[in-house]
Amino acid sequence: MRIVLVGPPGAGKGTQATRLAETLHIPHISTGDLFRANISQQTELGKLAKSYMDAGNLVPDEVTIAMAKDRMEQPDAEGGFLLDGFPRNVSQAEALDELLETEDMKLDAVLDLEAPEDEVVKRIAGRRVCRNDSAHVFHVTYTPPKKEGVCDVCGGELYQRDDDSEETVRKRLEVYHTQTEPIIDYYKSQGLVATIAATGPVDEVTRRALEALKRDQ
Ligand SMILES: Nc1ncnc2c1ncn2[C@@H]1O[C@H](COP(=O)(O)OP(=O)(O)O)[C@@H](O)[C@H]1O
Repeated sequence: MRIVLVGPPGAGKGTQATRLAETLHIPHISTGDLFRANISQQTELGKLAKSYMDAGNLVPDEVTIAMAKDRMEQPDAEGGFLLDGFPRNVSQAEALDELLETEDMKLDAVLDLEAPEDEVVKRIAGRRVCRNDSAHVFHVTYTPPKKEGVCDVCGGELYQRDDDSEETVRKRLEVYHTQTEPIIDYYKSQGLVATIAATGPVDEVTRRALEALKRDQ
């Protein structure tokens, strides 16, 4: 299956993507994680991406599309993939369509995770992520780790992402509304969108997403 996950920052894309990818046996491709890996390895791409990310803006299309394309062309993605954070505007969606067309492939579904704005701001403000693995995510009040600052899963150090400050979150939400939301209409016109309520227990959200994917088949 080839799936795209969209939704505002804090909707739980990363959490759900990890779970869905595992269940469906497809790689989870997160452009945010790919940029963060480049930042920690101090590559040229990482240096460029960081300045945009810290301000809550999108990294320019040219480098983002090239990076996503490169990842989708890896052998493990031949049979399908779950895209998390890509595409994030209409020109990226068009580039993805072109790429898929040249390979004679198409998307199976676009899952739109919906959560109220005040809820996503609260989730992000308290979010703490493990330095070893971005799939190990905690929240200082909702899902606190047993020991403050330490990952329950692997003992790694928990940190707050540079772009999770309240000011940057507001900017990311604005960018989401103006640049990313239009891709939902773009995909609606292709009949691909399933809207998933992203509130309530994490398991429940995963169940809703899997249900929606079954209906689409
Ligand atoms: N497809 C993309 N196009 C441009 N920038 C991106 C893209 N994916 C990720 N980024 C950059 O990485 C940042 C963090 O993205 P991500 O980890 O997906 O977090 P979230 O979905 O919580 O905002 C974005 O604010 C943006 O700067």
